[in-house]
Amino acid sequence: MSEFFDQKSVIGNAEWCAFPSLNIPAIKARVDSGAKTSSLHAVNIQPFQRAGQQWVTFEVHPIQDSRKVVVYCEAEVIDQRVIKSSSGDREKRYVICVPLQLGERTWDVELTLTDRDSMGFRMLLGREAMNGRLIVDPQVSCIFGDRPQETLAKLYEAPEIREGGLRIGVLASNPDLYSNRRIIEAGEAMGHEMQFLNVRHCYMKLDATTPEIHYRGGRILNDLDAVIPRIRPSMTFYACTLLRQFESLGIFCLNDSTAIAQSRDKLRSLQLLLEHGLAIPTTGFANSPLDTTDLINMVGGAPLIVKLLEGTQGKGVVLAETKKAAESVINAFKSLNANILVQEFIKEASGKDLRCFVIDGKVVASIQRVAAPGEFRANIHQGGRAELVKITAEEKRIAIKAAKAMNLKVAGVDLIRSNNGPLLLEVNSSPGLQGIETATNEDIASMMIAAIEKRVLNKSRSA
Ligand SMILES: Nc1ncnc2c1ncn2[C@@H]1O[C@H](COP(=O)(O)OP(=O)(O)OP(=O)(O)O)[C@@H](O)[C@H]1O
Ligand SMILES: [Mg+2]
Ligand SMILES: [Mg+2]
Repeated sequence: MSEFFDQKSVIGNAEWCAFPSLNIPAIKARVDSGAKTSSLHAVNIQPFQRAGQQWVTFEVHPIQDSRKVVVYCEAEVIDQRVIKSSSGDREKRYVICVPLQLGERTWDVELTLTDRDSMGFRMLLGREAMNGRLIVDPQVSCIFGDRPQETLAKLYEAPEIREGGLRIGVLASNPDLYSNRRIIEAGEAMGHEMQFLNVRHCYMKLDATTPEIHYRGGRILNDLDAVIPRIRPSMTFYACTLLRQFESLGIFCLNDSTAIAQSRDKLRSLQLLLEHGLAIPTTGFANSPLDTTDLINMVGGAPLIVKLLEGTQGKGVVLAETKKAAESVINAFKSLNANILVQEFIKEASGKDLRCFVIDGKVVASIQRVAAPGEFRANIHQGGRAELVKITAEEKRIAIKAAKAMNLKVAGVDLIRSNNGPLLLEVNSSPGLQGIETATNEDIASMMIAAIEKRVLNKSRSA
């Protein structure tokens, strides 16, 4: 017998292996000398280039029948091969070469990457990896030691807080927008993995046992730790459906679907604010032009404000100075089947409003927006400018209460100062960062990330 043969070890039909370079301390392999190549269970396999070489990132659920523990891996691709699986299907797979540790011994093995979720074992040890080293005794298993549940739990401790921070998705439409750039920048600076997720590129699988969210190209997004929704009004319906799916997967959303949907319905919002004892300018809403005259009287006559329910950035807000003008504007909108509300004009606000940025029940920054000369709308998009302002304790209290009434963890609360005290105009669920960060020099993006850390990290600690 050759010396080489003497050194062969006996292994059972299943053994616990480790892949130090992939940060996998324990994975149970089915030993199968009938298979040529070894394979590793991997999902979300994404190719990328590094220094001119082909690499892949992929995720491994090392524990059988569980997706709770996720190990994020990357490795250089040494080949791509068409592999015939045990079920006879042909599949093109990436091949990597990494050190395998079994007992005291470590040697390089080739592994093909494939989704083995439906298989019992997360890994298959084939004959190529065993050649000259191992002999199989099919009657036994775990000759190199077992890994009881407690050992595994220790080895994969606190999987939610993985190295490299949390995995946070920014669900939005435009990656170049100041707010989205800042949120991603802040998250990365705080050590998290930030992913920009275009709302339109997400799609979902509704299923009782394996609900999923996919991203264009097939990547599965189920393992995010948190999602920051930054939803433009035109995408509300679709984005809220996506958010509900994230929520049902237990993923924390910094503003949930219900709160966002509710905040997008201006009348519902105003009703809710009133229910919580918050003051708003007197507002009227009617279906038919036949009621226009009384509607105008209801809010105290002209001058009055007419608002398109679907308007944003001040675009759908009109000041009607006289009763005649009010009638024609209201009836013109109505004839276009536009939904409008009519509102008492708060003249003494003199083109100014307050924007209070609320995170987790605290006003973290506030600015005063001042309309351009001759304009009553303070929106920055209408030429308004942002300036520093000291808000009163009452204004602060109202802003916090409004965010709470709307059940928003992040909110931009707009107020105007009237002769009868502060009045609420609206509560925004994806408030912009540019105007307020620039004017106040506050790092609001980081505060949003901190709010996620607080929730998600605390949750996993207590779990
Ligand atoms: N009742 C009012 N009286 C005086 N000024 C008002 C009144 N309502 C609105 N304004 C002015 O018009 C601006 C725009 O109004 P509002 O915030 O209601 O609409 P919007 O900004 O278009 O809506 P959204 O923010 O939902 O996109 C306010 O910031 C405020 O300066
Ligand atoms: Mg507004
Ligand atoms: Mg708004």
